[in-house]
Amino acid sequence: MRLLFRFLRAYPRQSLIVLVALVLAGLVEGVSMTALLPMLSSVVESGGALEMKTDGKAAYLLKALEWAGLPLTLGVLIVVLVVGTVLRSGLVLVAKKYVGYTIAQVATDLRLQLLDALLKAKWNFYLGLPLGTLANAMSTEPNRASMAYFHGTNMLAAAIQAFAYVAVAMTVSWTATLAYLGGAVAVLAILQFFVRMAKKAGKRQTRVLKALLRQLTDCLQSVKPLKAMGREELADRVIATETRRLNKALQKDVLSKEALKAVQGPAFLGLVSGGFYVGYVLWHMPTAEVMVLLILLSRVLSAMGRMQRMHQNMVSCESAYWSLLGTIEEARRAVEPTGGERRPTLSRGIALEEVHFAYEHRPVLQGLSLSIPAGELTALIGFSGAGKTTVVDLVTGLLRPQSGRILIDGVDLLEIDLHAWRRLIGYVPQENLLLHDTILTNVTFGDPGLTAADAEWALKAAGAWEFVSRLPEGMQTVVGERGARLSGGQRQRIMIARALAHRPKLLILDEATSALDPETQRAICRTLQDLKQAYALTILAISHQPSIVEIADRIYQLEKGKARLLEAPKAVAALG
Ligand SMILES: Nc1ncnc2c1ncn2[C@@H]1O[C@H](COP(=O)(O)OP(=O)(O)OP(=O)(O)O)[C@@H](O)[C@H]1O
Repeated sequence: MRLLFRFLRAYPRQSLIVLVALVLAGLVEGVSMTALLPMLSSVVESGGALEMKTDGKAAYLLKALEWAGLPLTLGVLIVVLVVGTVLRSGLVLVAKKYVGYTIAQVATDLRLQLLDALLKAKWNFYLGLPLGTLANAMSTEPNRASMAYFHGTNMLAAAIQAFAYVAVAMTVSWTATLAYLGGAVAVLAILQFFVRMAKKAGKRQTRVLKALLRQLTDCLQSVKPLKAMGREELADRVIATETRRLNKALQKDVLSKEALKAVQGPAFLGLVSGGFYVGYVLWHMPTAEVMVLLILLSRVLSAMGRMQRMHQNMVSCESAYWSLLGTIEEARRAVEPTGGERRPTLSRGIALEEVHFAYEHRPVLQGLSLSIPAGELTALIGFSGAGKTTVVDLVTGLLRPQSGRILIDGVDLLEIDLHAWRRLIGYVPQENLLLHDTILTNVTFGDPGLTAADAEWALKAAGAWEFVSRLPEGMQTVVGERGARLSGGQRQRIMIARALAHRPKLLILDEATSALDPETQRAICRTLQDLKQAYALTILAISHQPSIVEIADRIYQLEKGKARLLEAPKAVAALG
């Protein structure tokens, strides 16, 4: 119910239209149904003489017809019944149309909210969140959550309809209606067991789907080593286990729904028969009244039954909504500060002063100081795990030091507009992060501000143009999943081209040439020197390659959380 109120608050206009249309449909149906009693009375009680008594029970309609100057004939009542039914169907259609639009809107809004929260979240947030959880939050959860809205509004529709029928039935016999309602509520209360069962199965589905997508993305990312080492069955085992769990949850979900439907039928039939017996045999009610009451009350039951089934469908989907909302809120709590207002420049250089940084109380940098002069190439070397990538993440503002300062042209990074600072950076990460798209899109990242000529320039600068121009489709070649159709060195050169395409002021290379042969490395180094001179490019390179270290203007070795300035020969010697 909390979910339904949330939806009604989030989509007030659409929900109001839906509710008004449904209430009107209920009213129209109720009014048209009152035509039944005089019809039946005239046939049953007057022996087919078609007498309409305006003083009988539920005779408001007849009075209204009389007032409107219409003849009280069977034909008019049939027309009222037919027009009422058609009008009701039209109104229900209007309501359903808005429900349909709103379902699509709910799913779209949830996806956009998630995307917005994710893109604004701190880097640290991503480190703790499995990719599969995000994939699930983006794909399956919004659909299930929006279906909860669909079932919720259908539940309301059924409730309104039930209410309209009850109101009409009350005008025929309020005692019989109340007695009957009591029986119906008792039956529904017993059947709530199946609703709880569906809720549990829905929660389980949400949990298992999350785990399944997490396992699936992990396994797909490692499919090559798994296949190469003949260990596919390991992935198969993990994913198959989750799939079986999902299967069980789905079985329970379907079972609870079918069981509810199956039990509702006979239970309601029992109520209707019992009602007939009590009304006709025990209470000696007139035949026409009993018949109309039975028609009305069986409609009440059918609406109440639908209401319970819709409630069941809603609760089976609702856990997806809460899970998705949890992810959105978690991402919002991890929002990245946008930094200060100052526009960044890079004419003098970057300095790290007495920087301390720890990952969850595990110190990595302990009073590190270093400077990266503008227009120069600064190399960072050090053993694996010394903290080189951490330094880069601090410079890009992805991480913040626990103490110490990062200065850009003497201004604290905290005072600088972080987004504008990052727009000045070209970054080549350690991991292979190519998109399953063309080389052109991989270089421009789909940025409409970059042209094919920019991409060609960047590919040439990265030493990639030679192999790209020889490909039959050139820059339009699709590189495959994470660039699987290219060699490791070719992938690295495309990533370097991507980092250069928007002509950054600071180029960061994190082991960016490790997969290249010495000749290509030297070619890239020559390009870096040219770029440095031609565009006053500042370069920060993490490298174990002597070729980069040889051309570096400054080399720092990271050790025990601190940076030590080295002479070039010493640095080359340190690399072994
Ligand atoms: N997100 C993280 N959470 C916890 N610890 C981390 C995290 N990232 C890195 N570390 C730890 O911090 C230390 C420094 O990591 P970092 O990646 O900066 O080292 P590195 O010098 O770049 O290593 P490599 O040369 O192997 O890439 C390592 O001990 C690593 O285990």
